[in-house]
Amino acid sequence: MTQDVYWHDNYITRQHRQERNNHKSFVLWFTGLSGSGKSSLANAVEKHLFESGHNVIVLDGDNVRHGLCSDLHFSAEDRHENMRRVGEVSKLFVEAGTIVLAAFVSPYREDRERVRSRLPHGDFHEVYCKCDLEVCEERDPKDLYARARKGEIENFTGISAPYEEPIKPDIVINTSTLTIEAEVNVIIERLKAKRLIANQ
Ligand SMILES: Nc1ncnc2c1ncn2[C@@H]1O[C@H](COP(=O)(O)OS(=O)(=O)O)[C@@H](OP(=O)(O)O)[C@H]1O
Ligand SMILES: Nc1ncnc2c1ncn2[C@@H]1O[C@H](COP(=O)(O)OP(=O)(O)O)[C@@H](O)[C@H]1O
Repeated sequence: MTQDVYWHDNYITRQHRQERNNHKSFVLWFTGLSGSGKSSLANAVEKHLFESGHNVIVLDGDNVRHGLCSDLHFSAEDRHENMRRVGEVSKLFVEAGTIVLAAFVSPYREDRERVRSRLPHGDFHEVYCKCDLEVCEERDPKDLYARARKGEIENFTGISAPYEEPIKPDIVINTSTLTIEAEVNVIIERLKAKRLIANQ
């Protein structure tokens, strides 16, 4: 409820923070099936950006669900709420001048678009980690697909819950054909081309 609650404008703005950091802040939103490589890729991009002097943070579904979203499960309703909270947290980090790498299955287009719409125009960039279900299932790093197939996990994305592919993602990474290093390069080059990071 925002009734009876008033917005305060602060003297120090995002602009001040970006100027001091010497780079822009924005959100790269990694979406894809479990096992498609979101976390591995977001972590590798974070390392690259951090080492080149950027303020950057990864928000990862598995980790956020241990704290901020520990009350949520995997029904469509809980996933909507997960996206809403993470979208708001991403917005705060962007306001603080930090580059956010959000790695969430985020299976519903509408939820991803809602996050985009809550951020200032041009701040949300969808990265589709495109990987066939068969490959994700073959990787199965956490044994989740095997358990979902046995019926031990309900509402499992790709098996018993939907994944809605992005229609016009900002960046597509084929994580079953590239190496992680090559994927990082593609992303960094795209960020430079979009003038989100400097062409160093
Ligand atoms: N039912 C079901 N469906 C999908 N994923 C499941 C499920 N149960 C547990 N897990 C584990 O939770 C991670 C996904 O959490 P997210 O917060 O990214 O999911 S969502 O965006 O709210 O859909 C996901 O992490 P990743 O494998 O990194 O994608 C899984 O480890
Ligand atoms: N090119 C690649 N890109 C990303 N992950 C890869 C790639 N090749 C193999 N993998 C492996 O696939 C698995 C993906 O797991 P993870 O990064 O946790 O995905 P997600 O976060 O989407 O569940 C990891 O074990 C990773 O080492």
